[in-house]
Amino acid sequence: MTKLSVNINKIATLRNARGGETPSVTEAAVKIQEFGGQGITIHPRPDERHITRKDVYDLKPLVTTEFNIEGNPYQSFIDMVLDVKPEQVTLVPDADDAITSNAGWDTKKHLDFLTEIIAEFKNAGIRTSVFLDPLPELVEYAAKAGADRIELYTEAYAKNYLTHKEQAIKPYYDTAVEATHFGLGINAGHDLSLENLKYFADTIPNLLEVSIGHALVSEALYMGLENTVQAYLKRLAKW
Ligand SMILES: CC(=O)[C@@H](O)[C@H](O)COP(=O)(O)O
Ligand SMILES: NCC(=O)COP(=O)(O)O
Repeated sequence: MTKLSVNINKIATLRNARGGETPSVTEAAVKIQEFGGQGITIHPRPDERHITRKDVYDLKPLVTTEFNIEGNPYQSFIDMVLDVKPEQVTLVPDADDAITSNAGWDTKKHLDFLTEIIAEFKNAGIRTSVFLDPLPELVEYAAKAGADRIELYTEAYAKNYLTHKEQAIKPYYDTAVEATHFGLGINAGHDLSLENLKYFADTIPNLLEVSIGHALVSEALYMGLENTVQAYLKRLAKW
């Protein structure tokens, strides 16, 4: 079964546009879980452009499914995650000035760094996932670093899905096979949508979790949040 973790960054983007509490990030998390969401993902960035430090702490007691915190492991991020103790942390090597996440880790180059940081999270009982481009040769080093899972960075798949989906998914399939070989769990995310999710989930073996935010919140403008979450769950259902 592939779990749906809903990324609520964009709810915070909308809230921050007016500086108040509407829409409420915590209420959205509670509702999403009532509607069937199996996890809540957030990506607190250093500039707090959407999710703030306060949101992270406010959300912790309200996330009764799986709490997944993504981010670049700066010391302040590491300290916060160790304090909050979510079920999962996803390490993402994003530049501060990037508009969104735009690359996975070079796990070979950053092996020592990742090994040290992953050990800290694992000692605290936090499952650790490493954001990865679909490059099978990097999987071995994610495993060497001690990661529990990889998160496949699906932007390229999403971009090419409409024109040549078989070609677009091939490197993801190959990377997933390699991850299974090394005993790593597989997550995926970035630009997954109602349109492109089913083919991805049906094709990638052992896909444990997808985290989806931008498209889901955009689709919810027309369909409503409950219908949208339900529609995603249907795309992930195997029957
Ligand atoms: C890690 C990742 O893939 C991202 O999709 C991220 O969580 C989205 O971040 P923004 O909402 O800041 O674009
Ligand atoms: N890890 C990916 C994620 O949380 C959501 O990415 P997106 O759907 O907002 O592109």
